[in-house]
Amino acid sequence: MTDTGGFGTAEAVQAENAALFGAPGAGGADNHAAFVRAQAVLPGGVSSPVRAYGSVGGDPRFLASARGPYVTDVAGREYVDLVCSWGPALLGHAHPDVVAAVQEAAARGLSFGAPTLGEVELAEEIRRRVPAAERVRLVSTGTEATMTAIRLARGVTGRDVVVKFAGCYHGHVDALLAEAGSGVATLALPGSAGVTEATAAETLVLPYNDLAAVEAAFAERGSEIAAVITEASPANMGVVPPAEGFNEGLRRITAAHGALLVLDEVLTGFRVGPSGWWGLENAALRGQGADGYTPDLFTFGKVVGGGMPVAAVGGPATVMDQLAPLGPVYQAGTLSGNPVAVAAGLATLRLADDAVYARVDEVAGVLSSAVGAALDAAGLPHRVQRAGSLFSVFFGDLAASAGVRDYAQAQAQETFRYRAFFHAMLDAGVSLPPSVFEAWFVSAAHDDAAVTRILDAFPAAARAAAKATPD
Ligand SMILES: Cc1ncc(COP(=O)(O)O)c(C=O)c1O
Ligand SMILES: NCC(=O)CCC(=O)O
Repeated sequence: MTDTGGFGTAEAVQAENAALFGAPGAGGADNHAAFVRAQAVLPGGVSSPVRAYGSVGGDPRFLASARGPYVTDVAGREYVDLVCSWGPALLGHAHPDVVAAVQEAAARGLSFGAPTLGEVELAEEIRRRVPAAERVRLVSTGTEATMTAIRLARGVTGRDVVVKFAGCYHGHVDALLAEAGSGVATLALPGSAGVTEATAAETLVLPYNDLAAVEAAFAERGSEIAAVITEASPANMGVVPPAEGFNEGLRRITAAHGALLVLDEVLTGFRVGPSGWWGLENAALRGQGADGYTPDLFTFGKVVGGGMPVAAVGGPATVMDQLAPLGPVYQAGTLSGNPVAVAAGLATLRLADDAVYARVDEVAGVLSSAVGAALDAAGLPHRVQRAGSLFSVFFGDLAASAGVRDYAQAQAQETFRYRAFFHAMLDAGVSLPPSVFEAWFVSAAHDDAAVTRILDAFPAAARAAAKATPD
């Protein structure tokens, strides 16, 4: 495997890290002390619940720096990172060209509250990759993007009800937290307190990958449904790709009933391919002689900001022009299209060429096969599921059958095994997402040295998972 990350060799990265941040082990601070201090001022010691180690136990690692495929904690310990900031770090952490673009932008001013040409260039780059995003509204988080898409769908259709799928996560939008994946799944919550009954009543939650359930819901309430929102390829209940024809089926049903289809590519967009999951799926469909499908609205986040707060909604002009200032659907933001954040997103997308996507696919292929082989060798039933460069492991017999197709099956796995697996990997210097329901993220900076460290850690982690017992 070649080094396509733009960071130089692993030795060079480590030497540079040591020069910048001190030698590994020389951090001086201690994660436990940091966590105790944090809990006195941040609820749960974290600014976002998925960062807590609730389901795996122990102290979260407080990070001091990150570069290439590595993150370094406050104690100076370095880990190969398979979280990648939960998606944005497609090129690896602190890519020199992205950092330079941010520094240049920052030197020109942090925020203007006026339009900039950078926003135009970023929107043009999004549209170049996803032509159906004729118009793009820039926001700061994926949550804002899905919230805006839902409001727009309601404004355009004059209808109230939104359909979502169990196990899909679309950010912490009131209407979309019911049976949500990600942290809501990790904490085994049905949804969230604080969401009014009136709001919950306007959300229909259906089982994923079940077109018959969607047909039935539309047969009963079609005239009330404003939109169906779906993760383009779900990765917040573990990785559960759409069954063949599922997304196309949603397109057919929504179109027949005058509802909008919102394809949430916050996680998959510009990560699994240059045009996201939609691009991959449509290329495959066209290869089979089919027409492909196009949703009404796309939501983007994560990679589109390259590690800074940028997200976006995109769609046809006829729909998008219903947003203020042209139309009656209001949406706004002091920091929307922030010039420094936009510079990071633009630099990232411009660097995300075919070689980058080839590298993340290659690394995902090597790691997903190797983790499966290690679990086989340890005699532990499991299933590794993959969607492009995203993958995750489901533990236990049930998951090993025909594949995990929905949230009920994902929840039925032996989640307790992940705690042992996670900590064995962490002890070996590999940082995984601290929840079995999250995807594993790789970057183009994961060079052979980083990959070897991960491969070396799998056998012991698999044996630890095989020995684990329920709490
Ligand atoms: C599919 C999907 N949609 C939306 C979001 C929300 O994005 P954010 O955390 O930036 O609000 C996330 C992840 O967090 C996601 O994975
Ligand atoms: N896959 C889930 C996320 O990316 C969530 C990140 C967060 O809520 O901090």
